[in-house]
Formats: sequence, C-alpha cells, structure tokens
Amino acid sequence: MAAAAASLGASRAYATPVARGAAIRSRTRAARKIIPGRRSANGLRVDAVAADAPSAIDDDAAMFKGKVKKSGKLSICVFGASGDLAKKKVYPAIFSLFYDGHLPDDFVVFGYARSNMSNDEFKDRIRSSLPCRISAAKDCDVKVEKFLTRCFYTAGQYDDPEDYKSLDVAMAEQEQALWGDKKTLRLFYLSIPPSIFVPVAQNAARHVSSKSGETRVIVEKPFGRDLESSRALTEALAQDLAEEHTYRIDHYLGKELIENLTVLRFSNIVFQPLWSRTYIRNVQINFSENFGTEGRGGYFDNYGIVRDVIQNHLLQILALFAMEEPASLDAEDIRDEKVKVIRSIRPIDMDNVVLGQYKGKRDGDGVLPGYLDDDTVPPGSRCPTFAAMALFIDNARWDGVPFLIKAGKALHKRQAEIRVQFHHSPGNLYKKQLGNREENSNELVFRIQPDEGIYLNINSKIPGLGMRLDQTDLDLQYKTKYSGGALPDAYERLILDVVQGDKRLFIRNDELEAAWKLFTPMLDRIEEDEIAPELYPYGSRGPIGAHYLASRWNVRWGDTME
Ligand SMILES: NC(=O)C1=CN([C@@H]2O[C@H](COP(=O)(O)OP(=O)(O)OC[C@H]3O[C@@H](n4cnc5c(N)ncnc54)[C@H](OP(=O)(O)O)[C@@H]3O)[C@@H](O)[C@H]2O)C=CC1
Ligand SMILES: O=C1O[C@H](COP(=O)(O)O)[C@@H](O)[C@H](O)[C@H]1O
Repeated sequence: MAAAAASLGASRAYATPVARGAAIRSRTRAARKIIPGRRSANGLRVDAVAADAPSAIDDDAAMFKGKVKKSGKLSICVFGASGDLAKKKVYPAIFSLFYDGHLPDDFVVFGYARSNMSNDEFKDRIRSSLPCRISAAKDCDVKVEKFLTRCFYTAGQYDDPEDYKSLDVAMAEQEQALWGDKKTLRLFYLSIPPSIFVPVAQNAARHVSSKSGETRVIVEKPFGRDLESSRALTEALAQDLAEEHTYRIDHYLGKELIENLTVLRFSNIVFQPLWSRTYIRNVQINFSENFGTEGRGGYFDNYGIVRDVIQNHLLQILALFAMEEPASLDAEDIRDEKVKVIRSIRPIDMDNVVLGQYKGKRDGDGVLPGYLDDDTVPPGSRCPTFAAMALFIDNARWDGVPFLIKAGKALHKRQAEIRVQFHHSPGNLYKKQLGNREENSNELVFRIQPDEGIYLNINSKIPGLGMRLDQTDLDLQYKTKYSGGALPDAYERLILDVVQGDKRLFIRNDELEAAWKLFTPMLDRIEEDEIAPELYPYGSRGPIGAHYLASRWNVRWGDTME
C-alpha cells in the first residue's frame, strides 16, 4: 500500500505545494510502522520503516530538500540552549529534520547561554534527548553523532555585545570551514524567558545577523504578559527586526490535529452547514496535564495558566475553529480571518471565570506536592494553575454559543481536545429508546493529544430483531488509520516552516494585539482584586467551580464524562 501511495505523489496534481507536502508527509508516516518494545541504543522508542517506505521518504525529503537547498546554507543559533525547551523540544526537532533529510547538507547549529560548558559537555547534555523514529538498522546512533559534529556551544551573557560579537566570529568560522563564502540563512531561536527577549533579539540582530543572506528570529510565547508589555516587546523587536523576519511561534499550531482542523472544516462539505449556532449548542476546548510546574515556578509564577496556555494555545485553537473560510491558504489570508474572529469575542465577564490552584494530596505512601510546595514558587502565591471560562463570539455565525475553555496543571490526566456538542434532534422521534434528548445529542471530538484522532458520537441501532439503540462513534484514530506512524513533533513542522519562510502557522502582531486586548482586563482584575484561586487536589478533575460555571450555560464538561 505504501508503494502504491508513494506513486500517488508522482501522478496526482495537488492544489497547492502545501497540499502536496501534506500528502507526501502523511504517506511517509503511513509507511512507517512501530515495532512495539524496540528501543535504540539511546533508549528511545524506535520503529521499523517499511521496506517500500524509502520512496515515500525520498519523495518527502526530495520535495523539502529541494526547496531548502534553494534557500542556501543554514546556520541555527539556539539562545537559552541550556534550558528546558531547548533540550526537550528544540534540539530534538532540529535533529529529526536532519534525520528525515529536511535540512540542507550544509547546516550548523550553535547553542548560546550563560551556563559555562564545553562543546563536549553540551553535546553530552543534549545527546540523550535526540529521538530516533526509525529502526536501529538505520544506524540512528551514527546519525546522532553526525548531527552532533554540527553542534557547537558558546557561553556568553545575554546583554553583552562583545559576547555576541564572539558568537558571530565562531559562527562565521564554522560557516567558512563548512561551505565557504556562500549565501547563508541565519535562524535564531529565542528559547529563553520572555523577560530577556528584547536584549537577546536586539543584540543578535545587531551583532550576529547573516552578512550574506537573511536572518529570521523565532520568538516563543507568551510574547509579554499583558497588552502593554506585549506592545513594548513588539516595538522593541521592530527596532531591529522586520515583521517579515519575526516568527512568533505557538507550537500548538504545528500539531497534527490543529493543522487538520481547517482541512476537515473547509474541504468536507458535510461539516460546512453544521458549523454554526444553528446546529452547535456549545464548544469546549480542554487542556489538562497530569503534572505540576516541577521547578518552572520562576517563569510560571509570573505568568499563570491563562498567560501560559489559554491566551495563546487555546485561543489559537478557538480562532481556527470559529473563523470564516479564508480567501486562500496564504498565510496573510488565514491570519486575517483569525484576527477578525478574535476581535469578535465579547469582553470576558469575571462571573464566567473560575480559577484554581493545585494542592498536595496523599498518594499511597507518598504525597503529591502542591503548587506552593514547589521550591521555585514564592510562599503564599495566588498564581492560578487552573482556569475555566465561558467566552462568546458576537457574530452572526456564533451568537449565543458558549465556548467553554478549561486548562489546568496537576489534573487527573494529560489530554487536549476540542468537543463540539450539537443541539438535540428536533422532534426526538426515538424518544422512547433514547430518552433524554440532550444526553443523546451528537458530539464531535478532536483529540489533539494523546491518541490523536477525530470521532463523532452518533445514535445507532444495535443489530438484532429488536429496536434497541445505543451511542457509538464514527472514529478516525491516527494510530490505526496511519499505521501507527510516529507523528512529527509540532516543533519540527514549525522550524521547517521558518527555514522555508512559510508564516502560515505563526502569530502576526495584530493577532497578538487582539489576544492581549481580550485577556488583559481579566488578568488585571485578578491581580487588582487579589482573587484567590479555588484549591483542588493534585490529580483531581479540578475545582468544583468549573462544573458550576458549565451548568450555568446548561453544559456538562464532556471530558469528565469519559
Ligand atoms: N518549557 C516548555 O515546555 C515550554 C517553554 N516555552 C517557552 O520557551 C521559553 C523558554 O522556556 P524554558 O526553556 O522552559 O525556560 P528556562 O527557564 O529553562 O530558561 C531557558 C534558559 O534561559 C536562561 N534563563 C532562565 N531564567 C533566566 C533569567 N531570569 N534571566 C536570564 N536567563 C535566564 C537559562 O540559561 P542560562 O542560565 O544558561 O543562561 C535557561 O537555561 C519561554 O519563553 C517559555 O514560555 C514554550 C512552550 C513550552
Ligand atoms: O507552552 C506550553 O506548553 C506546554 C504543553 O505543551 P504540550 O505540547 O506538551 O501540550 C506546557 O506544559 C507549558 O507549561 C507551556 O509553557
């Protein structure tokens, strides 16, 4: 099947390069098969690549390799390379792109941070986090070592121009040694706390920019902590970075299900008439994690759950879910529609907001620590680790439909999903069999993670001579439909887009402005009124107040019923 699918890419005309790329990527993934239990030498899960997969992978690599090679030589510098995100996400994503052949042959990766480390110490630090989504027979460890020969580390201060000049010299030396005086794309990843974005972006732009090619800067969320600081950040960055070279990353936009949301909406006519208040009763966007802040209190306590995931990840999901169809798949057309719908969201009513903070809980012989037990959290902090809110979009399509958003740390499971609950079937012909109308209404669920999938809950007749009905699912499970292929991480998709110059999945400054305009008044109220969060036990389903909020709008949280 994979071989047949591989030829598909060659024969079928695709509407756009993006569509062709998506088709090739999904065929490539379809060709990969997980062999449960296999692990590579560095202890990461491996899978076998089906014998006929190389053609699909070659297609994929060739398509991207060709485009990337046209962009010249590539130098990446990760600022904050000693940190959590760099180790957990950024370096693994760059390695995966290298491994799958999406980077040019001529690339080099520099790490920059204050921590004093030798090159070898730095390589030892990141080696264990590099993933191998392939069979050991593919010499993954060889590829890891080859990748590490292109990795270098420079220690320096974030506010000392001389240290940036030294970094520039080090980068130039490696570029010269590897590919001579060729046009080079320099890509900076600011994997640092927002509090130092400006000095790093300005110094990097002034002292480390590419002398021969473009310079692009990836800026991490949450892009400031309120409207004023976000504007100041945008203005400060704009002094040295053109908007076109500034890539505000929200990695949720690179997740498979989020990319698929617009494909499902706009390429399947069956969903289009349903996508409005006429058929949809409420929309729920749920984000839960089954772990706490675990030492990230220095950052988290200054931001809280609303700034950490709701003002960015969940709002982006809401925008893509609720926006009108864009004029094209062009980045600006998509982002135009997202801004419009964010601007249509009604100012947040504090009566529609519930805040929580996780507290310690006995767990067998041990104790699950509360937020305030985290050494990096200031004593007595009221910082919310949970928030639930009801938002309303005041436009013709969504007037009166509650969008219930919920996000929390240290809950009972790790999951992110969109749940669309439809009105009941009018007349309720099968009321005798189905009973309560609301509970038997259809529900469409996008399972963002884990176990990526899309399923539609329907009423159906149970086979047999009688007329018994039950609720069942029309179910697209990625791990079965796409033969269990390991999905690329969101950061792979997004870093590759920066290399390709594709801004479709990145946040534009007016989107950011609209997002902070929406959330800043609420965030200010929380701090001015010193609103205390409702405590909830670590590992629970969150504060009870969230259920009262949902019932106020005649809604039951779908994720708590599973
Ligand atoms: N971690 C995650 O899961 C995610 C993080 N992000 C975002 O990515 C960015 C980086 O996050 P993360 O890696 O977790 O951050 P870290 O707290 O790990 O900081 C990264 C590096 O920055 C330096 N640093 C930390 N605090 C300060 C400070 N106060 N002043 C100067 N330098 C400091 C440290 O390097 P050194 O001391 O060596 O200079 C540290 O290793 C943040 O903007 C965050 O919002 C986004 C999504 C997920
Ligand atoms: O941006 C962030 O996202 C992560 C969750 O990302 P995921 O891809 O693992 O769902 C979150 O843990 C972190 O607090 C936040 O900064």
